[in-house]
Amino acid sequence: MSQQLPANIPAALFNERADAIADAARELAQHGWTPATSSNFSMRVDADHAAITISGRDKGKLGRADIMLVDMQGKAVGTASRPSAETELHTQVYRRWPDVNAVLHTHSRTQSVASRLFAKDGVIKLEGWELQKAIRGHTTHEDVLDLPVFPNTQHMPELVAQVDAWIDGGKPLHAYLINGHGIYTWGRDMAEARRHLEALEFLLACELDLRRLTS
Ligand SMILES: CSC[C@@H](O)[C@@H](O)C(=O)COP(=O)(O)O
Ligand SMILES: [Zn+2]
Repeated sequence: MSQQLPANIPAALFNERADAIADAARELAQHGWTPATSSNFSMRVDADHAAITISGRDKGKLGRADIMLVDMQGKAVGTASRPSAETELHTQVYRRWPDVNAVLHTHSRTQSVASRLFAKDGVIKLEGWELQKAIRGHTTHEDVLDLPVFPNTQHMPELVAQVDAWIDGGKPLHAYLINGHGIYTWGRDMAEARRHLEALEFLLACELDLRRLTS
C-alpha cells in the first residue's frame, strides 16, 4: 500500500473506512450518479484525519487502493496521491460538525438539472413531501426544508466561504447543490449520508416532474 499511516491510526481502521467508501461509491455509480469519474466520497477517520477518494478515479470501480488519507485542512497525509479536487468541501463539513462521519458528493442528471433550474432563486424550498422526514431532524412533511444552490467555481476557497456564510447565518444545513455541478450531503454515518442522498435525489426528481407537469 502506498498509503503510510500515522502511528495513531491502525491499518484496520483506515481499511474499514476505505472499504466503506469504495462500496458506497460503486453502488452509487450503479445508479448512474457518478458519470465520467465525477463525484467524491469521504469518511472521518479520527478528529484530525479523513479518508477520501483519490482524484480522477472511476467511481464505479473503486477499491481500497483508491482511497487516501488527508488532514482536516485537506492536505494529503502519508501519500503522494492527489486527493479529490473538492476535498476542502469535505473537510469543512468535518470541521463544522464533529458528529458527522461521512460526506457524499454526486453528479446525477436530476441533481445537475435541478441546480440549473433553481440557481436564480439560490435555494430550493422543499415542502409537502413525506420523504423530507428522511432528513435528520425533520419530523413532518409540513416543514420547509431549504436546500441552497451555490454558484459553481473552480476556486475552492470561494465555495467554502459560501457554505460558511450559510451556516453562520444560523440556518440548518444537511445538504447543498452547486449550480451546474451536483450535490453535497453528509451524515453521522455512511447509512445516514446515503439516506440523505437518496431522499434528496428523489425529492429533486419530484420537483422537476411537478415543474414539467404544471408549466
Ligand atoms: C470529471 S468532472 C468532475 C470533477 O471536476 C469534480 O467535480 C468531481 O466531482 C470529481 O473530482 P475528483 O477530483 O475526481 O474527486
Ligand atoms: Zn463534483
